[in-house]
Amino acid sequence: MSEAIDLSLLKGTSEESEAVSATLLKTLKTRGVAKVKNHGLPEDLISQLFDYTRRFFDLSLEDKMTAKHPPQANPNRGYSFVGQESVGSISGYEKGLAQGKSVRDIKETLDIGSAYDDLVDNIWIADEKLPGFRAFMEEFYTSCFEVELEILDALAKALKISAADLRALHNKAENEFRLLHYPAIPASELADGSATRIAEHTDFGTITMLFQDSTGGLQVEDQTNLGTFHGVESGGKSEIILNIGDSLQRLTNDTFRAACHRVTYPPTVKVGSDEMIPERYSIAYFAKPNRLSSLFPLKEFITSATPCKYEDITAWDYNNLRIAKLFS
Ligand SMILES: O=C(O)CCC(=O)C(=O)O
Ligand SMILES: [Fe+2]
Repeated sequence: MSEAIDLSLLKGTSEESEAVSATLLKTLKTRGVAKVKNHGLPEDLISQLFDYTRRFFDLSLEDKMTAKHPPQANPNRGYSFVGQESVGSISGYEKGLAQGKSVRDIKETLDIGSAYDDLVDNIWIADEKLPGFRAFMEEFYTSCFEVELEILDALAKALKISAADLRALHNKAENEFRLLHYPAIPASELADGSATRIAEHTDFGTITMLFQDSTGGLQVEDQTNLGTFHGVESGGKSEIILNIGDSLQRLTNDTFRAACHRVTYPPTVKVGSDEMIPERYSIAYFAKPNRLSSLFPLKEFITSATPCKYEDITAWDYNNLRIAKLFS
């Protein structure tokens, strides 16, 4: 995996900004993910993010269930216990495969949205169970939104499309933010392939900003050699891992492909051994276009050589189409 890209260069000279935007675009297109550093979120804030995440999942199941995710997909908010959601049901979706394999995910999650969302409310545990948790997460969400906009500007620059238009498509911050905990399990639980940590999938939004601890196990499909997955090692908690989601694939008429990724054995544990796989924490911020905006490919990407590949659909309808399968 290549070096982390220094996003502070976006604020440098116009040559520096252009060069770093082009590198970001190329890395995402070829590797499927790009690691970025100096993105504006301080390291101690990210340490606090992991600390709150760990403390949330350390609560008793009973306490976590006071903020439980509904049994159906919508609203996609609240705590999902191990086994509630399996991403395997949507594996292969973006490749046009009829249905995914039935692989169980061994993970627990908390889904959060914008504190200012006028359609969907967040589902929180009572503040006294984990004082400061809600306020921290609400604020962190806003900080991620600021970074998201900078990244969108960089992508617009490299794609030679209007940054103002791309921002306008995302200005409502109707995004999703997910805390994930993969409990420690014996490797034997993954041995027959019927369970994994998170099954192969693409994300649905525009771009995902992922924070991972140092456990390892995240793998992404090589965009220049489909079918081959590479490990995405941690370069420290403060690095953000970026990947493209389905919505940007649609908007760019496949100029960008959403990269398939999954989490499985970390490199330290031998496949099929009877070792324990250590627990793992990660946090994903899924930047999404405004719900009512169209995912019809942008005009710049429809040419006689690249005819339009997608039907018109709103971001909200598309999102619901995808998440409906997760909880079924
Ligand atoms: O845990 C990870 O590193 C990846 C999580 C992920 O891909 C997701 O929640 O969509
Ligand atoms: Fe994902």
